[in-house]
Amino acid sequence: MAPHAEIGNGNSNGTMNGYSAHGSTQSHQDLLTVNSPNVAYTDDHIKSRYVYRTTEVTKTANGKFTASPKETVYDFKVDRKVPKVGMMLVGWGGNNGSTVTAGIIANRRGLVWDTREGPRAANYYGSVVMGSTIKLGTEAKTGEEINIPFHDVLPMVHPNDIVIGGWDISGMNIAAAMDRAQVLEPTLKAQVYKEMALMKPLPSIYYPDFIAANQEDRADNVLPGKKASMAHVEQLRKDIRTFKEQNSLDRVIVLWTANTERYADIIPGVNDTAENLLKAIEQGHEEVSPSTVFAVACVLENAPFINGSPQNTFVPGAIDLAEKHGSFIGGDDFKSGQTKMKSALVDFLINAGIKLTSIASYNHLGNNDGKNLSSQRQFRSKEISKSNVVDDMVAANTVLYEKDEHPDHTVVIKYMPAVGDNKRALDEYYAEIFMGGHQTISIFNVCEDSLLASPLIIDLVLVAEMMTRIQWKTESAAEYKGFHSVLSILSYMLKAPLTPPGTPVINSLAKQRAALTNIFRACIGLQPESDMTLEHKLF
Ligand SMILES: NC(=O)c1ccc[n+]([C@@H]2O[C@H](COP(=O)([O-])OP(=O)(O)OC[C@H]3O[C@@H](n4cnc5c(N)ncnc54)[C@H](O)[C@@H]3O)[C@@H](O)[C@H]2O)c1
Ligand SMILES: O=P([O-])([O-])O[C@@H]1[C@@H](O)[C@H](O)[C@@H](O)[C@H](O)[C@@H]1O
Repeated sequence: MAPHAEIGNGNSNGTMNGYSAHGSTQSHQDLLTVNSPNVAYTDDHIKSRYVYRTTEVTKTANGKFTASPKETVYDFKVDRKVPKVGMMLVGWGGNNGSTVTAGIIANRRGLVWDTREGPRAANYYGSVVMGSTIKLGTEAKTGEEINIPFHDVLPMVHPNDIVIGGWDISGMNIAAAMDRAQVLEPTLKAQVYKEMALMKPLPSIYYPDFIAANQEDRADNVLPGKKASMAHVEQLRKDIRTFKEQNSLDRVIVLWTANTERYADIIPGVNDTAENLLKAIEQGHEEVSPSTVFAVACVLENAPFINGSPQNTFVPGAIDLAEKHGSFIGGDDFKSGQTKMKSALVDFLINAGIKLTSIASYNHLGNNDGKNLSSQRQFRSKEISKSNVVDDMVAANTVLYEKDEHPDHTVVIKYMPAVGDNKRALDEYYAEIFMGGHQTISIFNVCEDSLLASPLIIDLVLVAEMMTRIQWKTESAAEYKGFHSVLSILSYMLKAPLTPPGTPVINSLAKQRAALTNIFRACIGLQPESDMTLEHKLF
């Protein structure tokens, strides 16, 4: 076991010594070879030429539509070399941070632990990358549907190889934080405790006005200064560089899984442009949040930054800065349980022609997240992200809904310490059906919140890292370039998907997953799977 590297203890090098049996030099070609004149493999890259087919619609004056098929040819280039990746969590000592850390250690070591229901083995259930498959095609002779693990479509990092570090305003080591979280079985905790006790979060920035006052008693591991400063930006940048150097990493991804902050006011001249935001930080403007300071530090350090919470971290100035630096950002708010169910159910109901007229979403939970959300301003951030998730699906169905008509929708969150991390979500979906009838769907959904969110943290990091190794160009262009700085491809894992300015927000879970899988397919020259199965209909 490599000696524990001391960098303000913000790293787990002594315990998560990087590569394991999964040492990621496995050639992508060993798992899947695309046999096409439009796909070429070299030792370093997969290059593909992809015909992107869309339908351009024009609406005539008399309200009729003309649809014109359109083709755009893109060249994609994927770097096949799987890098050594570090994940730095902001809020590492929280329920999600400590749980995902224990989960990766348990998987890396192949742990099995005893429970009342018998032995349980480490797994990555709930991760779309590690736990799901995609339809590759049909078997040449039999026509049988062939599905492959999502992780095998492109040369992705294996989560077992991720080096973990991060920050927390609570100085508790990650093993003690795991105990505080009360998420995992004692028989599992006992097997990872020693390793995790060596992990100590780096001190972080703490601006009390942005999170609930009831969080103050945790804040014993903070950097000097209670409002934004360039000193904070530079310290966080230094932390990232040190973590990267100490662990010989090729790439660091930073992910916010710290408390939900209140929304920041968008103020012209303060956070509306990159230049103004940097100036506001220099001047210590009180409307710049810790999460935005982290975002700025990561953009300047070219470390992808993902926001797993609902606050508006990415003020216009932060997006502008990311675009100017070609750095990746993504968010907001993990879509883990109640809302994930909602985005699938609403998609089903409305696309079945059933007129959803009201959604009542109530939940109570007893973890520290719930405690923080018991404060109105922090709850408001969550209420927004949990409420807007149906907008696109409603707007798309002009048969059921008039313009600007939408279902009643209420979101309630209550803090009930007794239930801990095992959130109770109670939902009622009320809809109009044929000939004046009604359908009422009531759901009682116990979401073990951190066990649902942790695989999403892994997916967000793996996909964001993959996107740093994908470039594109049009057929005529000389140079390849990266995707837009705002990684809307991450939408499937998020409640309030951040998209490039002026582009639509898609919340439908099925569309989000299709976008993710089809972009990955395009990178190896494969068309989207249409599910038409004409081969089984036209004969
Ligand atoms: N299912 C889920 O758990 C889920 C789903 C969606 C979103 N989220 C969001 O994820 C976040 C984390 O959830 P959790 O259950 O782990 O919460 P948690 O309260 O257990 O953990 C948050 C951690 O962040 C730390 N923290 C607060 N401010 C910080 C700062 N400025 N810098 C560094 N650390 C800071 C806290 O000390 C705490 O350890 C919350 O914002 C929550 O709303 C969680
Ligand atoms: O993802 P989801 O289950 O819809 O939403 C969850 C909320 O129900 C819960 O109250 C909150 O504490 C979690 O952070 C998460 O946002």
